[in-house]
Amino acid sequence: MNLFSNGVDVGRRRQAFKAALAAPHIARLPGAFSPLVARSIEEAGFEGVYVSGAVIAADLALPDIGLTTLTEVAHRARQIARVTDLGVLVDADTGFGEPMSAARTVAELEDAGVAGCHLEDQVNPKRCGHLDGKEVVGTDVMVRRIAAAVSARRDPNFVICARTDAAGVEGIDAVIERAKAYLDAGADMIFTEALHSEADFRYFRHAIPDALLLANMTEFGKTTLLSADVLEEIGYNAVIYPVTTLRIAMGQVEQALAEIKEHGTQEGWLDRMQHRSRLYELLRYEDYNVFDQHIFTYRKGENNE
Ligand SMILES: C[C@](O)(C(=O)O)[C@H](CC(=O)O)C(=O)O
Ligand SMILES: [Mg+2]
Repeated sequence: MNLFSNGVDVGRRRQAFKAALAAPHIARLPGAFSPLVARSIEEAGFEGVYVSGAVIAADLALPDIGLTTLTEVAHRARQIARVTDLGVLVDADTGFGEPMSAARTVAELEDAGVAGCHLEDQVNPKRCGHLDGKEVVGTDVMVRRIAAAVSARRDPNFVICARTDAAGVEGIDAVIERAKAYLDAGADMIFTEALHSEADFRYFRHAIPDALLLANMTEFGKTTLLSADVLEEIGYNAVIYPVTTLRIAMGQVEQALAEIKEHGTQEGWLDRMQHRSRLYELLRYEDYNVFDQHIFTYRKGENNE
């Protein structure tokens, strides 16, 4: 029983994650806004965990415009990777600078125990891929970013995914050319950001028949939400739900706060809350008795519940 570290060594987790990407079934990666959420994702039976840059920023009450640092992102990624045996894919934005920084980013994220990261072809400062007015760097610059990232990698199973934000800027055919160049530079997977329709996804898959492809099913953005089954049928290998758990939680937090303010009690919310007993299960609280028999004293039904 590993209470403070992974049960599975990082090399094996990366191997399993890469195998899940290559498997006939699409790998579904919900975003974890905290280590505890990563535990829920694992227990729910998903193939991997995503760590979103937008969520790390939002958690700090910051917009997603490249204000967070490599140190902050690697720290959060490490905290999340430590509590799950699933592979963790991390949003590394633009690599926090130019090619040399992208190389350092990969080294840091490997040390953080994650299974891979994605680097995007936006300029610094970047913005959410689903907003207008994005700018991208030239293909040559992004190729250097990817090549630098690949050169810094020590574990060949660490996945380096190239994200292209160029669809909204240059059109889908230009994106296809970029994807080919990024694959030639050593990228293991392509993240096609902000495609609009199912037809776009099909068109892209058709043009790039062999590479691993990742779809972003973020809400309220430019992309029509497609189910995992549809994406799998199109031939995508992975799908992220990057901000979903945060949006759900914050939606509930805001509604509950308004009600508590109005009625002076949270009583009406009890059956929508995670129960104390479920929280303790997720925390594996009882297992800490291995250190001291008197640590876990909770018994369901003996309290106000
Ligand atoms: C995937 C993403 O890069 C993220 O940081 O989670 C965001 C998600 C979002 O803002 O909805 C993006 O698509 O740019
Ligand atoms: Mg992001």
